[in-house]
Amino acid sequence: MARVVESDTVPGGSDVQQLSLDSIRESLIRQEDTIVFSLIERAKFPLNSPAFEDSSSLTEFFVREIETIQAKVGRYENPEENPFFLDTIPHSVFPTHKYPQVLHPKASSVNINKRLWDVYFKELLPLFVKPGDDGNYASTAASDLACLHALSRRIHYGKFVAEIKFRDSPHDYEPAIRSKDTEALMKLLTFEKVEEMVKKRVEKKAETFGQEVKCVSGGDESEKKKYKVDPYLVSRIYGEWLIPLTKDVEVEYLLRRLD
Ligand SMILES: O=C(O)C(=O)C[C@]1(C(=O)O)C=C[C@@H](O)C=C1
Repeated sequence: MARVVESDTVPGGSDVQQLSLDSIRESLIRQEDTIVFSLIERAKFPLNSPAFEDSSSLTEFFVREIETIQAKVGRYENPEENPFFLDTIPHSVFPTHKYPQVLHPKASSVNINKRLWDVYFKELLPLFVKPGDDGNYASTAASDLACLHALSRRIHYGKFVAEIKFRDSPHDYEPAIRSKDTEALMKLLTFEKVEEMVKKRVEKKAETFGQEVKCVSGGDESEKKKYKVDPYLVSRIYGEWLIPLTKDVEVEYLLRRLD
C-alpha cells in the first residue's frame, strides 16, 4: 500500500529555505563526477551502432522497459528525474517519498530528452568512443542508459537553477517572462565565468579519473599520458552541448514560471 514519507530534503541536500544558487551549483559539480565516469565506462565499448540505429532498436526497447520498471518503484516522483519515453507514467507499487514542492507545477512539462537522445547518439557518442561493432549490444545499451540518465539529470537540473535565480531577483526576470523575450532571459541567466570554470574543471576530472595508473616506479615521466576519454573532448561536450542544453531548460522553465 502506498505510504507517503515526508521529507525536507531537496536538491543539494539542504532544506527548502536554505536552497541557494551555491548549493545547486554544488550538486552540479558532484554530478560532473557521475557524468565523467559514465563516459569513461561507455568508452570501453566501440560505437556498436546496430544497437541504436533503428527506431525500434534494442537500445530503445531496453530504455523503455527499464523506465517502466523504474517508474513502478517511484523514480519519476523525484522532480530531478525526467523520463525519455513515458508519456503516461505508471504509479509506484511501493510507498513513495514525498518530495517538497520546490518547482512551479508546470516544471514537469519541461522535458527535452527527445533532443538529448538525438544529440547523444548522433553527435556525442561518435566523438568519444572508437568506431566499430563487437556485437556486445546489451552491455553497450546499459552503458548508454547510464550516460543518458546522468546527462538528462544534469540538463534538467536547469529547472532548479532557474527557480533559484527567479526567486533571487523576480523583478529582473518578470518583464522578460511576460514579454516571452527568450534572448533577454538567456542573457540574464548566463554567467560566462562560471561556464569557463565548469569546462576547466571537467577537463581536469577527465584527466584525473581516466588516466592509466601505473605502479612501476622509475617509469619515464616524459612518456605521454594515456586517457580513457580525451579530457579536451569532455570539456567540449560540456561547452558545446551540456551547458547550452541546460540553459535551454532554464529558459523553457522560466517561460512557464508565471503561469
Ligand atoms: O551556474 C549557473 O548559474 C547555471 O545556470 C548553470 C550553468 C551550467 O550549465 O553550468 C549554465 C549557465 C550559466 O551561464 C553558468 C553555468
